Amino acid sequence: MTAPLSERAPILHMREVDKTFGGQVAALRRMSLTVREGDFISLLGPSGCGKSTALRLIAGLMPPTLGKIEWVGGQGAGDLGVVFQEPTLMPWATVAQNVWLPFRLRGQSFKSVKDKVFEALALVGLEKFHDSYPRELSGGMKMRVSIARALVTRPRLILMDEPFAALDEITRQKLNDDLLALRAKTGATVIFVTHSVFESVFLSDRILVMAARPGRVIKEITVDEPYPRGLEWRIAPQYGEIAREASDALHGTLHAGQPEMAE
Ligand SMILES: Nc1ncnc2c1ncn2[C@@H]1O[C@H](COP(=O)(O)OP(=O)(O)OP(=O)(O)O)[C@@H](O)[C@H]1O
Repeated sequence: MTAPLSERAPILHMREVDKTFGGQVAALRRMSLTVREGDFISLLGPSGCGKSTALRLIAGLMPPTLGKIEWVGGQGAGDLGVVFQEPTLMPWATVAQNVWLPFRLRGQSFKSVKDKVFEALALVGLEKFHDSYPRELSGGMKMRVSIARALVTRPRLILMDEPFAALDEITRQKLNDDLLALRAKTGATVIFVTHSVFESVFLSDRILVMAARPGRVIKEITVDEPYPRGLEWRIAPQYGEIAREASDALHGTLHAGQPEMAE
């Protein structure tokens, strides 16, 4: 069971973060967020509202223009796993070798971490495919490998950038179920980018609804539904109500404001 929101230890603070590109494009404006251990946070919004920019800032791939991103425990405490929309597997390497990659980059031999690699593969139900190559797998299976690779080092935070957007609806729902099961087993903390209202309500305990031009958070919705969640949650009246609330907020954003340049 995940602890109630207020009792979880913070791991990351974004404080009044702005990101402007080329002095002109206000990709993100005044974003503040505290990420706590065990959170499942969705960033929900239309194209161009700064969702990927927020992830790239958290990953330290670029600095904010204004504001601060602070890891509790200091910089260097930001141990991350990342899952992209494309599974980005190495085609010439087996499934197990792909999952080994984060360790390999740290100079750790396959033999020394083999148990961890197989444990991660078991978590996504792919132990039997450890010797297969990516071309032999379905789209959903490739995404599972990508998820196993992101969690194999048990990072403090997993960033997922529209991981299921390219999959068919049935595979997507199955992976949503599996992601929650996996999170229950590992206690992973996740920030999940999506365009899908339903996906965000199903998965998250917090949804940040974002708007574009300038990219910003316009509403935070707490999804006060305990985990585990399954089919009952998908058809619960409260699920529909929260989806409606998120849709209304999103709909408002699509009609709000004209393109804006940074000051
Ligand atoms: N490197 C960059 N240089 C200039 N502008 C950028 C750069 N990266 C992002 N932008 C702009 O910043 C804004 C936010 O982009 P971002 O990719 O974060 O949005 P998003 O919400 O993730 O969109 P999508 O859902 O389409 O992926 C957009 O207007 C985008 O064109």
